[in-house]
Amino acid sequence: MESSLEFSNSLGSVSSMLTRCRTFKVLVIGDSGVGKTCLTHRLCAGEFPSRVEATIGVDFRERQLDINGERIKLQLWDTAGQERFRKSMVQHYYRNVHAVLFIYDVTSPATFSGLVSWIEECRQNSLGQQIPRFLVGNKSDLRDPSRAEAQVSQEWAMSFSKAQGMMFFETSAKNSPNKCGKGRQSGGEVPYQQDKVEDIVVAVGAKLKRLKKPSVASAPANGSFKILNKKRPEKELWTCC
Ligand SMILES: Nc1nc2c(ncn2[C@@H]2O[C@H](COP(=O)(O)OP(=O)(O)OP(=O)(O)O)[C@@H](O)[C@H]2O)c(=O)[nH]1
Repeated sequence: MESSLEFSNSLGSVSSMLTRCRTFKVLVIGDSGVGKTCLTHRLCAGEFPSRVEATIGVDFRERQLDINGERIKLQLWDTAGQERFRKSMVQHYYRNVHAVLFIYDVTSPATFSGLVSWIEECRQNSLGQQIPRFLVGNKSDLRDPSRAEAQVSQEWAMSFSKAQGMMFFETSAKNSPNKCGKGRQSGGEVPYQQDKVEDIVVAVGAKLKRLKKPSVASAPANGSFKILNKKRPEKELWTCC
């Protein structure tokens, strides 16, 4: 017969299995003003923020997900797009990253061209194609068919994401788009991809869930960033959900 001590031990391990979950660090990068803060806010809080200011350093937001019966936690690092607000932070951004979201603004081709330097910065910090990477065109609610040539076409974005081995989404942090609608692009009516913000979070979660051994950066759930002087060994981290 099981002793009361054994019984309580097994109860303890069952309950800890139920409450612990894997945490994944997801870096969100892109030019200033593309909507990184709004998107991460929408991903985590489910709403478009009424007021936003330029991010200084980094903001953290968390989102828990249930993927096929496993509870995981995404720790989104909303990084500053402005060089002056990020330069002292860059090495911290890139430590122990599990996935990267590259964001551009579909109404601003300059932010799409800017992706090349974000990819290069990732490469310089040893984040290449071995890490799951996602390309997200934001502000799809501002697409204007009469100004198609002044916007980033989905054909460009799709072929770019394919060449870079990224999964592609186009969405709006502001207005939830109709999935896979038909729209007018480049003068003609063509089907184009419109994703809900929730589709992105589910795709990221599903991809990360398949990773065998996540390691995680130390960061608070929400709030400010502390710069650590001591180098700490990287370790696997399970946290309580
Ligand atoms: N219409 C529309 N506006 C958006 C959307 N996402 C963000 N915005 C607006 O774009 C502006 C910039 O948004 P932020 O989220 O602060 O951009 P950011 O990329 O975090 O900027 P930095 O912090 O400077 O790097 C704000 O005025 C937002 O209201 C969107 O999907 N649609």
